[in-house]
Amino acid sequence: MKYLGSPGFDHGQALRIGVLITNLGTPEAPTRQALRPYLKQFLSDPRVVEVPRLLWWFILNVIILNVRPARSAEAYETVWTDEGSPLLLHTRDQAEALQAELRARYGDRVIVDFAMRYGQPSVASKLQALIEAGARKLLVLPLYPHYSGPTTGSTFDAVAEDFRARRWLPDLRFVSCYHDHPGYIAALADSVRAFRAEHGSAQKLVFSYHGEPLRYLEEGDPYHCHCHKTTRLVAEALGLGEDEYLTSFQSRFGREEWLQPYTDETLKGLPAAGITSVQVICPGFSADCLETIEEIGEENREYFLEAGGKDYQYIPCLNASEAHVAFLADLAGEQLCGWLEARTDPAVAAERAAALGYSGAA
Ligand SMILES: C=CC1=C(C)c2cc3[nH]c(cc4nc(cc5[nH]c(cc1n2)c(C)c5CCC(=O)O)C(CCC(=O)O)=C4C)c(C)c3C=C
Ligand SMILES: [Fe+2]
Ligand SMILES: [Fe+2]
Repeated sequence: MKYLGSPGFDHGQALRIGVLITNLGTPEAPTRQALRPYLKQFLSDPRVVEVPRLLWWFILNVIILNVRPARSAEAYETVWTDEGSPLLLHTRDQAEALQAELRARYGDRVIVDFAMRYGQPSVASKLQALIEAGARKLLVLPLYPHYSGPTTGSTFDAVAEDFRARRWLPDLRFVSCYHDHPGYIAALADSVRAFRAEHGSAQKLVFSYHGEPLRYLEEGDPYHCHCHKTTRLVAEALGLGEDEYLTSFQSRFGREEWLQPYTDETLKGLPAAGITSVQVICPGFSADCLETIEEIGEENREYFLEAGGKDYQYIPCLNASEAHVAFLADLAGEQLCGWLEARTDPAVAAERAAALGYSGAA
């Protein structure tokens, strides 16, 4: 094994703190050709699909990758913007805004960038860039509020895989979840209040989270529990009664049972139970993407209206809003604690170094 060195390192280089925010990833274009490699990388990850490898290799390569890319491309086409994928653009905006916020709070020592777990820009390429820029301390902040193996766990795998090949590892901190962080709950509750101040209220607030196979919950994944806790805390913050909100799970994939109740079936059933106005919020997504814009904003709207619903509104994700970025800066700040304060004044450091008879920054 030949480990990757640090050829550009120089002993006078300022030591910096890198903050890498990450999200899931997105194809390069809304086309079948671009969807194929993206879905192949994504769905080959054993954290995402926990099925015996040989069997899954066959199902993925012989069936899914021949059918799904065209279908997914059509869906992506409906959300694609002139500048590209909404998820990518929001994540880039979040990184830029977080960089500005952290610079205002802590100065130039903290450098922020973003990466995608699948597709581009890759985790490995951005780790390399941060390390080359002098980051010897690294905070990885996956923008998944709720821990799950397929998302947060898999992001850690990507970092670990990169580290396995490196000779000199930086200090590492990794945020595994923030589903019950008071700042995150307040940002969500405020976004509902602001939306309702502008558009009025609804009979039900539907908290719709991306699903995962029920099996993962049974085998110890805390995701389901984290989602319910977010719902409960936001409902409490808003003072909602038990009959004014519900939790459901969307984006099923494959044939096995996923977390229930399913968002689409729930919305189809509400009008018959006398609920004809809903507002849907997706707190598991920190940025609007295919699964929120198309699946919740369009597809599920149709289901609800076709079933007799009258009023359907989607409350956008926190995206790069001021409140979200301020919360992310607080969250990062909590993690950076000790790294920032511990920095010794350069004049004091030089004095101590001289007293000990050495010089140099590294
Ligand atoms: C195959 C199983 C899947 C699991 C488990 C899963 C979990 C999971 N995913 C997210 C967040 C996102 N998923 C997105 C898209 C997406 N997800 C799956 C499959 C699983 N997700 C597929 C096949 C796709 C691709 C889209 C499609 O073909 O329908 C996205 C959107 C990406 C975008 O570019 O907009 C996000 C975000 C979470 C939080 C999660 C947790 C359990
Ligand atoms: Fe997903
Ligand atoms: Fe979907």
